[in-house]
Amino acid sequence: MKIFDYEDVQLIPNKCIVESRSECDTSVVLGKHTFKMPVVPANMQTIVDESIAEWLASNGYFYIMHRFEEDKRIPFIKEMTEKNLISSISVGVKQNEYEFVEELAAQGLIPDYVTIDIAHGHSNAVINMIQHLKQFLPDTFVIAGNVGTPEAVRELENAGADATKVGIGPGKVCITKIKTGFGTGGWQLAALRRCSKAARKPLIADGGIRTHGDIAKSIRFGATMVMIGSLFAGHEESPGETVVVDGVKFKEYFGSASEFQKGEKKNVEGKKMLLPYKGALVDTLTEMQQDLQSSISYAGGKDIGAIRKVDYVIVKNSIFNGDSI
Ligand SMILES: NC(=O)C1=CN([C@@H]2O[C@H](COP(=O)(O)OP(=O)(O)OC[C@H]3O[C@@H](n4cnc5c(N)ncnc54)[C@H](OP(=O)(O)O)[C@@H]3O)[C@@H](O)[C@H]2O)C=CC1
Ligand SMILES: Nc1nc2c(ncn2[C@@H]2O[C@H](COP(=O)(O)O)[C@@H](O)[C@H]2O)c(=O)[nH]1
Repeated sequence: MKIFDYEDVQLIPNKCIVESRSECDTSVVLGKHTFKMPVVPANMQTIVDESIAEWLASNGYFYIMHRFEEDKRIPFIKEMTEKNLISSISVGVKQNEYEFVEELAAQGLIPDYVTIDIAHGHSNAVINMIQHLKQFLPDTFVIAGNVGTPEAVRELENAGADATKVGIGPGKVCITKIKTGFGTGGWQLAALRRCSKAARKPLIADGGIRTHGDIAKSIRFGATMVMIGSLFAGHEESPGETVVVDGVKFKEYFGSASEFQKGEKKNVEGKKMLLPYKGALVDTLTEMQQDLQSSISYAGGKDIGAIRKVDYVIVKNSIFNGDSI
């Protein structure tokens, strides 16, 4: 098995066929909808809230609302539906979540996307929830995760998942790898490649994206969509608290399995960190899209599909040539 991660790989350019990078189309189809970019901010409480979700949906981006304020989900779906915007929420797997799904069906509230957001997605808990969602909300696109193996991808797809999210432990605020010894941290890109060999439905690569070039690499190794936390944290709009240290502005970013999220020190697998203030979210999204257009041009194509076919080399940690990210 070839093992590598984002910083170990460089994609090999092909002859350019566009006159300007602006000709390159970064759009992607997931389920019944087309989105501007194959990128989705992580469904975490310091990354997305209702107003960011609404802005993203209004501007053609995919989003997944987090599941940590359970009572807000029904009003949120109603509001998005009234505004004719895509509704995309998260659920867990505890008993109350089964009742929540039944309540949505009873009220005729059909989210466009539901993501099952669990640390260890290769489990009967997730398989049962996929089946429950498909029974009560058959028109909803179900994303299930997280997993790190081809066996898990196959099993969740067979249970009815429409897409699978890959990534156990590569996240910036993740301590799963340290606390448990398990995961895809350090080899997320290779794990994605292994999973893509088994997948018959879209994969979402989740965690470990540190540069915009990592998005193109994820697509090359099998992702349809890329979930990103840390690069989206720290913006003006980000829900994390603003903290000023020695006159310099920072924003909080914490893990969904951190003590800060859970409110207790039990099965903690996440930490909190401060990230430098980054300004407006729209500026990051614009730069990300321009960089992805550039990636497409280097791939020798006009759309995302071109990136999937490029050759690559493994350069073992040398791409930064001594520079830091
Ligand atoms: N992508 C990643 O690498 C990771 C992401 N996370 C994020 O943290 C949040 C909390 O996740 P999670 O703890 O799953 O959610 P929950 O706290 O909602 O737990 C879901 C259920 O699964 C059980 N459970 C959780 N982990 C395991 C496990 N390893 N083995 C068996 N049962 C388990 C829990 O029981 P009990 O608590 O009693 O065990 C609970 O019944 C999510 O948002 C998740 O995405 C967390 C860790 C890794
Ligand atoms: N092990 C943990 N993983 C977590 C936790 N909270 C979120 N996550 C995962 O990280 C990604 C974001 O990664 P990033 O590298 O882009 O910052 C997120 O989508 C989750 O899958 C956690 O507490 N522990």
